[in-house]
Amino acid sequence: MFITVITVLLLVIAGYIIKTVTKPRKFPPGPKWYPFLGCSGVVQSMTKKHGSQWKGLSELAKEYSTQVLGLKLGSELVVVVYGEKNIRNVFTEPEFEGRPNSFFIRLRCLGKRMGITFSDGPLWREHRQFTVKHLRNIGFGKTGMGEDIQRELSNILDYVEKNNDRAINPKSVLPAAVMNVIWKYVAGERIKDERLKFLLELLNARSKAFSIAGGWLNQAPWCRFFFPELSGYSLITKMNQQISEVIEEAIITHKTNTVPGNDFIYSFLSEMDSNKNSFTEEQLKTICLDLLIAGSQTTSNVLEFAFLVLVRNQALQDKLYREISKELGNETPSWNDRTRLTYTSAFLLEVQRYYTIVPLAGPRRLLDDAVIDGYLIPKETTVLISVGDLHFDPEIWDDPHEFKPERFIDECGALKNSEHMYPFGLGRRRCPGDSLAKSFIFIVFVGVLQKYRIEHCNGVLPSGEPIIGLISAPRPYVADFIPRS
Ligand code: HEM
Repeated sequence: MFITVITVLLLVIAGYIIKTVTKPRKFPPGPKWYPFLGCSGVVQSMTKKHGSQWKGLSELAKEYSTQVLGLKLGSELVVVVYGEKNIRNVFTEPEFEGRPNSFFIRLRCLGKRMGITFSDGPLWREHRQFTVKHLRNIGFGKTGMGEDIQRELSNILDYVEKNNDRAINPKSVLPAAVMNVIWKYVAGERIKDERLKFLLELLNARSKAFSIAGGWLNQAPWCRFFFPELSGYSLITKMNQQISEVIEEAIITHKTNTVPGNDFIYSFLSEMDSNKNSFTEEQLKTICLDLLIAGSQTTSNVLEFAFLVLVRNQALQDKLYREISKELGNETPSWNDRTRLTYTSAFLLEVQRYYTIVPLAGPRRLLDDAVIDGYLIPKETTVLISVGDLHFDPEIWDDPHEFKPERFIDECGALKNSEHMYPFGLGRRRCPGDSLAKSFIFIVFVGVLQKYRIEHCNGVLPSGEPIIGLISAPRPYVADFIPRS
């Protein structure tokens, strides 16, 4: 009897193990799967070898000569898509609109899957629509937003003027400026300086510490009990607590009507009063969190890369300055000036191609079985979208590894917006903050260059190699800002 029980048990375990290492029919090619870990080991070692998860996966896709890479990370099926046709398909088809329901994501959303960025289905549709509509109603994405950005530009210029006797790290001023513009629409005011500084430090540490799939914390959530620091658990909980405090304070001041004007929190609270089920304070908090996390570092990193390119290439800086001073003189830049500043606009597009801020977009969760490039992908699979590789595809871009703003200018000297660029994604989950990001980048870049020449200091040329975590960032650098006479 005992032997029979043991034999049955062993057979069940063996059956289970065989099932976990067997790939589904017509699943995309990729590394071999091992019990419990899938191919996490290979992915981790490729990430280490190539410096980022995006590059590591890209090398694996080349090794298997595939445009759809099939993986299993722990118990999670993951595919990574490459090539414009597949990428457009995933961005736009409704079955790819889901978001994974993983431990890492619930943790990021203050415990439950809520907000916009990581929810899906009816909750996501209702709240994304509500947020986009109400932000627009209070001027987000409209002409008035340019004035808010110009005010931040003026703060940035004040900061540079006060500190330009020493080298400046652009990170010490840009992310806070973006956050202030976002927060003005969300909560009608600026975030207190000390609080903002601490928040930005945590956000920065977070984006360096995690890969898009959430790393060990996602694949083995129990590791947080043994390695709270190493797994990043302490970092995320500290960040959640800080951001929650900022948002809670704002909600309280809005409930007592002590903030003047109209803003997103007021719109949301008034919707809560009309007793709509999904309009809760927790949901409001998570949407505020989404906007702050998704908007601040992405936008400021583009600018930090843009200034870095200038520090490394003075001839290019001269060319840009000549265009700006000829077309604008001392006029404060506005978003409408982009058509006059063709070379500058082409330069900023090239920065966004060459240093793709979100090289692996997603993650998406497949809501139904689907076919990509002839492979069968089961429902619930996590899908990552390699926008970074598309931005370097030699079939689309001449000399993709060269930095060439000219690729965005046509034979008649007009700006050629490339339809092959997807820095903000595409389809119904496309970035809702692109209008703020684009105007902020343009206005601040032109406004700073108009007044300062940016040079490397102490004979040290900063590295042009990005650090790629959740998003791409330049290696920390400082530069001299020399006033133009
Ligand atoms: C250069 C700056 C930015 C870049 C490169 C960027 C990039 C992206 C990308 C690629 C996505 C789509 C992800 C997907 O398809 O799954 C996205 C989504 C999102 N972005 Fe941005 N973004 C930027 C700035 C902003 C700003 C300024 C805000 C807000 C004020 C913002 C808020 C969001 C939100 C809330 C989502 C989630 C949308 C959804 O899931 O429905 N982003 N962003």
